Amino acid sequence: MRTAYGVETVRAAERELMARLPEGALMQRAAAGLAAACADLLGKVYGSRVVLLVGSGDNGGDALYAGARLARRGAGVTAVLLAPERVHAGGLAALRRAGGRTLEAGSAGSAGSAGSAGSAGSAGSAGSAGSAGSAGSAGSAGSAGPAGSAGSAGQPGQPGQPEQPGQLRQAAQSGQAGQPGELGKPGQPGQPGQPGQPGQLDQAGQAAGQPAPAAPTEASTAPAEAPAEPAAPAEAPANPSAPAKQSTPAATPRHDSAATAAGITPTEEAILRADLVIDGIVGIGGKGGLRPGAAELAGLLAESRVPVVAVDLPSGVDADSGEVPGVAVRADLTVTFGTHKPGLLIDPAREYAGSVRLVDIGLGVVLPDEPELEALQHADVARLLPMPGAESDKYRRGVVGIAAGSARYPGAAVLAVSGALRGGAGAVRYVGPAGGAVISRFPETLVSDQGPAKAGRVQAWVVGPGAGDDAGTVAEVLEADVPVLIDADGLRLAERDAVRRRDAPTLMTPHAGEAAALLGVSREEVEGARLKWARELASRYRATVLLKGSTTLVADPGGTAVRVNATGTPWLATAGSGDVLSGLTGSLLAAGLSALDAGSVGAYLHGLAGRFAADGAPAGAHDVADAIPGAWRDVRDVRDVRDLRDARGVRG
Ligand SMILES: NC(=O)C1=CN([C@@H]2O[C@H](COP(=O)(O)OP(=O)(O)OC[C@H]3O[C@@H](n4cnc5c(N)ncnc54)[C@H](OP(=O)(O)O)[C@@H]3O)[C@@H](O)[C@H]2O)[C@@H](O)CC1
Ligand SMILES: [K+]
Repeated sequence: MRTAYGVETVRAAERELMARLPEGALMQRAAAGLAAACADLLGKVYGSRVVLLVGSGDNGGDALYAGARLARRGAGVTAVLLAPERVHAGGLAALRRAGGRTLEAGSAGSAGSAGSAGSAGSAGSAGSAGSAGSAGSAGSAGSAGPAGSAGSAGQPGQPGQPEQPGQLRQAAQSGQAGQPGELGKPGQPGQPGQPGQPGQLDQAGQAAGQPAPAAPTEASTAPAEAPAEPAAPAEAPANPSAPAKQSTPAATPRHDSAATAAGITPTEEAILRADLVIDGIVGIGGKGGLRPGAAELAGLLAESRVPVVAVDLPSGVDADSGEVPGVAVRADLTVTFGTHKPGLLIDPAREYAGSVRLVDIGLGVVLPDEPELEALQHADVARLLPMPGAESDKYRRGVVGIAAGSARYPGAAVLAVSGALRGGAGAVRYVGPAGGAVISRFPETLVSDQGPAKAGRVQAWVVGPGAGDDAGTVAEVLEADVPVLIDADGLRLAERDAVRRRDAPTLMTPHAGEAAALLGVSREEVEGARLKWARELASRYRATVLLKGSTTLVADPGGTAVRVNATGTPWLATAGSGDVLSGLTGSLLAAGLSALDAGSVGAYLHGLAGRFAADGAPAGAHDVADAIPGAWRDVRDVRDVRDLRDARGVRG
């Protein structure tokens, strides 16, 4: 199970843990994990160019300490300080000791002052880096590394270097063909889904619901306790590719560079030439969308297409809700500390995070048992799948009733039944006017043209897909003393009070548009704040709500942990796909799962089936239904391995 905790909970846990540890230990653990993730992404640290965007809080501190670690491994590191007077002092000192340089972001947006601000900024840091003691390499090579890359206007380019994407990038390159690292090359600027990036494996694993692979790696790379930040070793020049003729940045007037002549500020220049940008503008302390200076940098990042690693969260997204209230950084990889935050798992913020890598900083021991958000993984789903025992018959396995379809929409009935037959119930009973269509496609269905009350025993009902205006059937189903799933037209036709007074569980499965109509708000509002509205709908109807979307949420009434499902694929946005989900999930209800479990397992299998059915090409809803058994097998394979390990007494 992947879990996420909100900001207040994280802060309380951090306070408790910090009280037991030496000062700064948590930040060092975070920075070590962050640096390791960046190193993985870079492939080759030595000689790479890394830019840190540093805000005034501890998020910036993480970036600075990680930058120091990368600088000590030979990267040329430039820190762009958004609020130099409030920057994390320890982190800044560590970076300078390691030979990193600094720029003031204030000059980023004002090209006019670029020359002086740039040279002042880099001169200042070069001075301190040089004075840090490791004169030979840290002082000159260390700071000359990044400055050399920024100031190497006359440096011969690499023949055959393809053009950089984006106008700004081209402008930056105009004075120097440069040596963008592999990640900065067009076509492979660290976009999610590109091969060869470590985050991607996580993303794939996440998509398929595999357990997060990253934590142990970082745990092992993180030093046990707050390590010292030694000065850059004399034998480790920060940028071996900087030509010998390069002087310190102070001696290289920035306004002489062709890039500056092209109207580019030192900050822009550094970013556009970077192999990697680390976004330490703001983390869990963020409020609202990014402020103007930071927002400009976010825009520049998007335009530059330089790979971006976000520290803890992409700056500008809301950690608790997944909302993106204004401008935010779009990251290729987010390295988050201690626990996932809800915003990393819920759209729209999730999209800004790229792949997510969790760094274990020891928070687990002090976090409460109940998270704010849970995401099932293969093994969790495998444990919840209803499996027939030796003594099972069709009634013991559960009978699901499908009250769906109409003369106008017979297909909805067929598709709901197709999902229900793959959901684990022992039998599917169909009630409604589309019996002929259903039986001709699925002869195993028990068909009745009587109303739901007279259809015979069922353990759960699905009502609503393709129901048209048949409010009577919806009302009749809601009177039944068994779990009921309400979908599609049924959502519009169900009386709120009739739902609220039910004793047996009710599961409502709207998409954002349907939820918006029930809540009296716009679809955009629901899509922008999915967690809030899923909870609100659950509370208003006193029902479990499965809010469909790119990240499907399942919320019980009463404010307990919400489940999020991320197995879905945009290919699932196809007519009839929701009907399959309702049948599948209703079948899981009939087989005895709670509304929360049925909803989250149904969404998980449906998403996986959608991926299998589409496999990169369009697929119809019936293809998704046909792929459900494959999704079960895929999930159960994991359990089989676990069973084997359990049998052998292997832990973990
Ligand atoms: N605690 C720990 O043990 C550990 C914490 N860790 C790290 O600390 C991070 C939390 O640090 P934090 O609390 O200092 O807050 P942080 O996210 O840096 O932001 C505060 C600053 O941002 C500013 N700001 C606010 N909104 C803004 C906006 N919209 N646009 C622009 N700026 C905005 C705000 O400005 P102000 O409102 O004060 O003017 C303030 O200066 C956490 O995410 C993790 O990375 C790890 O090291 C692990 C151990
Ligand atoms: K950040």
